[in-house]
Amino acid sequence: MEVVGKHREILRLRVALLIGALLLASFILADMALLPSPLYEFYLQNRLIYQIPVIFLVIALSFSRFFYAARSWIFAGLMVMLTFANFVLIYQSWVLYEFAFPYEGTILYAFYCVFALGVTYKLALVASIISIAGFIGLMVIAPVYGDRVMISTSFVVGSLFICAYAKYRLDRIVILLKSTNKKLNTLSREDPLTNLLNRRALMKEGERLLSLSKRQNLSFAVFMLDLDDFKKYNDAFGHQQGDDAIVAQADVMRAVFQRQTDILGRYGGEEFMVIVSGVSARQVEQSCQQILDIWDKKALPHASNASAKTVSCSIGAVVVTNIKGQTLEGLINQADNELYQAKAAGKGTYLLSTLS
Ligand SMILES: Nc1nc2c(ncn2[C@@H]2O[C@H](COP(=O)(O)OP(=O)(O)OP(=O)(O)O)[C@@H](O)[C@H]2O)c(=O)[nH]1
Repeated sequence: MEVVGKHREILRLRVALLIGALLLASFILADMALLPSPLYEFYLQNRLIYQIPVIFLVIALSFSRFFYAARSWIFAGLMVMLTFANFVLIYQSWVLYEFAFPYEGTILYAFYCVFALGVTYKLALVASIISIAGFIGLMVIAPVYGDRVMISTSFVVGSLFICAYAKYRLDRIVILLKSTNKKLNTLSREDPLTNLLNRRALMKEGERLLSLSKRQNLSFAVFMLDLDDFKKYNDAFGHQQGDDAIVAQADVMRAVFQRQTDILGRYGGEEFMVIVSGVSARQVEQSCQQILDIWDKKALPHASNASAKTVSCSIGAVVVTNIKGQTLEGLINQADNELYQAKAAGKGTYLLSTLS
């Protein structure tokens, strides 16, 4: 997750923790109306000295560096602590006054920690099992709910397992959504045949590199590449083999332009584009020559009526040293113009225009 998203999530968790503390405080009013007065003191101690401060302790922990990575463990721990604090309330209410303090808080705490705070399903399951074991132990040592003990226990066990299972389903859906989102993002940016950027992504990344280069005062170059007599190649060898030649062109480009910042894309049909920054006219020429040399080395037989015996491409390039005032569109037009001239000059060659 990016840094901004991480900070936003921590902020959201702090708000959820504060809401939890406020809810606990509001329970005090409701519980006091229900509790016999001799139980007030230990009840208030439990809520005010233990349960609410534990939540504030977690809020304090949220300012530490390890909090984000460990948050699921911390919230699972919080769930167990709050649940057991409630067991103590139930136990003491029974022992001191034979008062059957409600057990529903056990379920509410689990749902709060698992869904509002986001304990992962594995830890939710572990925390649920610990809470269930605690509840069963409590029912053994203090038969608080009399002949309703079985139904109460079943209710707690069922609810906590449903809570863990629902979290499992939710986590799976989120994982599926994330991977689908990633695939969709790739699909929307890449050309499926060559795995190069598609035209839209190419333009977007190109604009980004242009503004970065303007800020850093770097030189900038655009290459337009077009397979020669490709219609004839398709007609002679079929569309499938034509596709293979398009993939081969992409591989040639990948072999020549290997810097992380180089932007390689399929502009459309058999036309490709490369955008780079921080290169000299000499380097641009070398790259063009390298592309032509690799095609020569491949010696892929062309159609008999093509202008060359083997498949190659024509390249039009533009390199600009002072890019202030230049637009990507203008540079593409310039490179396209050079490409047109290279085609007219006999194909299988490159033409470069240098702007300063
Ligand atoms: N196999 C295949 N062919 C494609 C694809 N996209 C475009 N083409 C073909 O590329 C050919 C381009 O033909 P033209 O624009 O006439 O260019 P050309 O034959 O290369 O001629 P010059 O550019 O002058 O060298 C067309 O026949 C298109 O059908 C593709 O994805 N796969």
